[in-house]
Amino acid sequence: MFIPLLVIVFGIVWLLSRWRTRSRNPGEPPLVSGWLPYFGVSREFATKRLAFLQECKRHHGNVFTCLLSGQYITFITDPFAYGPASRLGPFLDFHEFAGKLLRKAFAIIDYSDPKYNISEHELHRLNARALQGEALADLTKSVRKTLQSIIQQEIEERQRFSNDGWHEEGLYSFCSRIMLHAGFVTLFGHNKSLSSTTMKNVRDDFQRFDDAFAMVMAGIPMWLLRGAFKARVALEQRFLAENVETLLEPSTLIAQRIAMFNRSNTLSDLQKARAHFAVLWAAHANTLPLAFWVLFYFLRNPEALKAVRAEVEELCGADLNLSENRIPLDQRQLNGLVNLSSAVKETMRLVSSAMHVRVAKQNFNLDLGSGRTYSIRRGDMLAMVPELTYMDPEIYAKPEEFHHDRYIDEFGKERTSFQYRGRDLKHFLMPFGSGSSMCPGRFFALNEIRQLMVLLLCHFDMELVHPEDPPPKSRRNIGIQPPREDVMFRYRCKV
Ligand code: HEM
Repeated sequence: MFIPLLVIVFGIVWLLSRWRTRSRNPGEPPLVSGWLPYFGVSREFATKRLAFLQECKRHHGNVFTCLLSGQYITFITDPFAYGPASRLGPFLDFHEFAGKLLRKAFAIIDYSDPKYNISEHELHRLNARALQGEALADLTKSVRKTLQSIIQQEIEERQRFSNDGWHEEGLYSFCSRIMLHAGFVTLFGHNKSLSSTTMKNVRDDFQRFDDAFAMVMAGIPMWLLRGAFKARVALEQRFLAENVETLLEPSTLIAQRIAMFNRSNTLSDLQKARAHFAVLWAAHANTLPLAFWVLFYFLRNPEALKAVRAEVEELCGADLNLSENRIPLDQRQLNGLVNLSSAVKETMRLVSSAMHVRVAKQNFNLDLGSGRTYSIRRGDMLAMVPELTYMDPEIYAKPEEFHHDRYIDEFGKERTSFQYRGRDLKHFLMPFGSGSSMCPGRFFALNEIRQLMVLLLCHFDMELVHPEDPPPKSRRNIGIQPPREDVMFRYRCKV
């Protein structure tokens, strides 16, 4: 009786372990499928992602495939392979992965369906054209003006309410309040309806939605996340044509997207609104936390603050009244702030955790220029994890520390390569993705952040309430992560 029972139990366990797992074929990367059927090594990946991937790399080399919740993902961990991997366009699809995510999170339609008369390719080109080149100069000018006027309002409010001049607030709340307002007005335009109460509601809904984003990515249906779902519905309403099309002076990006959507007879008003909300999210989900972290690391590192203050003061002079024409904070001036630019990059290195994921459109041989090729199966995913590079002490000495000048070379110029294993490494920092799907808003984002820092340094004295506390933990594991809890800081207007 006992032996047949044992055989049955072992049989079930064996069958379960074969279900949705596969064996490694000749030429394929080493397979890490764990012992749990279907889930594979999801638990290890979710709980200690970096340590787990570093361990896999030590055991299996630079390329290996993991089973994660039913999906096979091949990880590419050699930083010299990121260049060749970004050029695998014919074999890989970014949009399938991103499109599925957009449909899950924003309930956006599938643009590749011809009935909508919207070409995904055209939309992609529009994004790049309207956020870069000549359009970038206009956007930079416009966001500078908006930031300046929001900060001016802040100054007036503080002067009205504070006795000793100092005002205490959460740093994330402060940065996100200013940045979301400035970004919203710059991209979508302005009118009297955008009061500070309206902007506060937008920010609260945005935050509720964004907090749930990692769960949506992990496969939890949006309708189960009640708070986030309601927040999305509230935000969609704000982007209906009757609201968004009455805003004055929208950016070229939004004006051209509206024109493109209005060409389609089949796209509903709600669908258009959802697409606008998706842009608001793309433009702020990383930018708000980045603004927080940059300011946080400045306030915690007096040496960095001193160096950046010095170059900002050199640019602005003793007179801190940054009237628009005198100090435009345009591309040339912002690029000249080498300490600030380097500190922003250093912050991104420490806090960015974006994985670059693509789907294999067909079976193909992955050639990463190392002399070895790997067979990849159609439907599998490929992922680059630049975070492994960021935390590699062979590339970045003392990688866990903040060094504001890491990205400045010996001539005081922007550093363009790092040494790794005796060779020049070009792909040492990739917070904006890679290849043709790289973030089209990256130049604008960097300009916005640098302008915000210059304006804050010019207008306020600032300090952390508890500067000796360790950095707060982050809330999620995608992109640039906001802090789990806000950090208190105090600021007062300069006289
Ligand atoms: C610190 C700020 C930002 C970071 C770190 C960031 C990062 C990214 C990343 C990683 C992607 C996906 C690229 C890939 O996987 O290859 C992306 C896509 C995108 N980003 Fe950003 N982004 C930032 C700011 C912005 C801003 C300010 C805008 C717009 C004003 C923007 C607009 C977009 C759009 C439209 C896409 C989708 C591109 C497409 O598929 O056509 N981003 N971003």
